[in-house]
Amino acid sequence: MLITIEGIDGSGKSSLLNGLKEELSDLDVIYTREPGSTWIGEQVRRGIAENIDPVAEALLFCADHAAHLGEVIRPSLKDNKIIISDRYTDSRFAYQAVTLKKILPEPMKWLKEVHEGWTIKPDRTFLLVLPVEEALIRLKKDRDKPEHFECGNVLEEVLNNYLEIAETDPERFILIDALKNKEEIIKFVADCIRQMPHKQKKYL
Ligand SMILES: Nc1ncnc2c1ncn2[C@@H]1O[C@H](COP(=O)(O)OP(=O)(O)OP(=O)(O)O)[C@@H](O)[C@H]1O
Ligand SMILES: Cc1cn([C@H]2C[C@H](O)[C@@H](COP(=O)(O)O)O2)c(=O)[nH]c1=O
Repeated sequence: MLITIEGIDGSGKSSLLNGLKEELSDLDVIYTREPGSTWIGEQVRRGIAENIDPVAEALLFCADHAAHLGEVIRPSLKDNKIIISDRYTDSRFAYQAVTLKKILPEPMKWLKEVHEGWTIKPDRTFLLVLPVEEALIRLKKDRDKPEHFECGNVLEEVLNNYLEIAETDPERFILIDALKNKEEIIKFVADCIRQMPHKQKKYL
């Protein structure tokens, strides 16, 4: 079972993931993330830090996703594990549709085509919905954390993309009001995960 957690920078994804580790400690869960911790993930982070060309950056994120699928997602699904990923494909759709906007005529369409035929769709996605102004306040508090997008306008567009994506796939998405307190959010998501039917599926 593949579960993903999405949201704009500072929306509380890492906090939620850490809370789930405790709350679901009796379950055998694989926790993972994109960009990942492989050498490709390191190159993605380097690309972000050096503000590289948006197409190069998008393709690096895709390469990282391919490695993530090969090294973590597919083997874990074959073992019938529960996987929870901090960011996944929807991050590309939400963010790169903005960063590629001035380069490609239809970035969302391009991004979907690039993923077609090899990615694996999550069973459930929790989207943390937080107003951008609150996200920026939270991010400023974490001074040690260099952020990719400190510009509110970009995050505003990213958030809108997320909401549009969620609207097209209401069965997969669960929207969370990220203004609620951490403990309440963690408990809600943990309960949802416990209630999900965990059936054996066939994956490529
Ligand atoms: N529900 C919440 N209420 C108030 N503050 C929160 C909440 N969730 C997280 N925070 C705080 O907001 C900040 C950002 O949270 P966190 O690092 O979990 O977000 P994130 O989505 O993982 O960020 P990024 O995308 O930048 O990695 C942290 O200081 C965290 O303690
Ligand atoms: C997977 C992915 C991420 N991003 C962006 C989102 C963040 O600004 C950074 C790093 O992510 P983190 O969770 O804050 O560590 O990368 C992106 O633009 N596209 C993606 O596919």
